[in-house]
Amino acid sequence: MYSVKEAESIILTQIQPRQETEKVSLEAAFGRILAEDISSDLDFPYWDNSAMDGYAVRYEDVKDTNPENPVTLKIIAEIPAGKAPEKIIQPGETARIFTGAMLPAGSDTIIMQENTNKKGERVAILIPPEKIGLFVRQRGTFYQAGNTLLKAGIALNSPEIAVLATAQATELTVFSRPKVAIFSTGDELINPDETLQKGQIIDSNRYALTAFVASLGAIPRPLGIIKDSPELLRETIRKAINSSAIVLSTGGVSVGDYDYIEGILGELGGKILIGSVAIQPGKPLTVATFPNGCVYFGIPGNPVSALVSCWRFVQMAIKKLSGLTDYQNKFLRVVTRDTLKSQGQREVYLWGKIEIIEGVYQFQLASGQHNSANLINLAGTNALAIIPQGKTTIQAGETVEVMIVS
Ligand SMILES: Nc1nc2c(c(=O)[nH]1)N[C@H]1C(S)=C(S)[C@@H](COP(=O)(O)OP(=O)(O)OC[C@H]3O[C@@H](n4cnc5c(N)ncnc54)[C@H](O)[C@@H]3O)O[C@H]1N2
Ligand code: MOO
Ligand SMILES: [Mg+2]
Repeated sequence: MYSVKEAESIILTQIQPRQETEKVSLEAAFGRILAEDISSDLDFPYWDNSAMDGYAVRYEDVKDTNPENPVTLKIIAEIPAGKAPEKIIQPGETARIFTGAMLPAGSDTIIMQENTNKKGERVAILIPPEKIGLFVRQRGTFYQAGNTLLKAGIALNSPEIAVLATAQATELTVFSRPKVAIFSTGDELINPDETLQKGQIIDSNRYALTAFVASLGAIPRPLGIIKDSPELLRETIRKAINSSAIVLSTGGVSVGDYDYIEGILGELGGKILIGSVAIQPGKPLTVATFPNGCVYFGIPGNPVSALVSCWRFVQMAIKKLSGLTDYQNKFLRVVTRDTLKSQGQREVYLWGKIEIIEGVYQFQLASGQHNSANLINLAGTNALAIIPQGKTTIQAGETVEVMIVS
């Protein structure tokens, strides 16, 4: 049995960022992962421009002004944003200017209008600027043309989309979304719209995993419920590995008489890399690779075990495969409000919430039973508290490492 860290490392070694890319328009780029470095031919700001509504002046003209005996300047032009200045500011002159408007040649400093007094064609500068260049947004101070603006491997969210728009990057190369096949195994399973008969269980895993895969930007391919029949399982697995980069099945990976998955993976030419992991919940996780590069995750059937396996291991695999550079899970240390218990044999993941309480992040255990079959109190989970292998108690008030899930 592998430790959690060993399993993580085995899985990540198998996964390489995919090579397939596609072109998308800027409008369709939200949530995608950039597959090319982006640079621009434009400096940013594009040109020297004003950060205030006021007057464009020569610093030399106004540096010694004061309210009692103010310097007055002749207003020779008005420059709204979007208009190219036509005149050059000579000594003793100024231009009325507005926020975002291009600085006229000859001027070097902006006086905000609150510090002026306009009388007809002239304006009195009441307060001297603290320094030359005050309220001027100088060309190229935020970014210089030709440098890398955004690096391949980042996710495109609103800030990055804004940067791409300003760089006029209207068509982008992004990584193609990986396809992830998902199916549930078990004779006891029915669909949520079927009438429950004695002994049956409603298939929640397929829905949970489909949502999980979609939330990572990959393409879920739900293949339904497959009975505990070696023939049906073999057929489904064969199809899934030939048409998807990753396959997720739930159930059938423990030691029961109907747990066929590992055997079938072997029969189909899969190389079993992991048969179990010292994690609770999620011990019987089975991972195999196929000659075509497909990575198969045989995920335990218990609903909490299924999601914890996804959060701990599959999430990183999908992110890395999708081309994300930052694919690692996020951990932090916070104070726990509840005492956390473990048997000590496996690395234990307890579900709950981190919340900001009196300005500090704290972990609160989900109320109710912590049992890998209890998916009911999983709702609302945003973090898993981790009790290391060998440790049995973390007292309320102590710090605990948590993994962020979302
Ligand atoms: N003798 C042993 N028994 C078990 C062991 C063990 O080490 N020795 N491990 C236990 C652990 S830990 C887990 S986790 C489970 C894993 O079982 P399987 O992956 O083989 O899954 P199943 O046996 O098919 O089902 C387990 C459980 O989960 C329910 N289930 C299955 N699929 C779904 C689904 N799609 N939606 C909702 N619920 C599902 C299923 O009905 C069972 O109750 O094995 C332990 N046993
Ligand atoms: O590891 Mo199982 O996942 O404890 O229920
Ligand atoms: Mg079983």
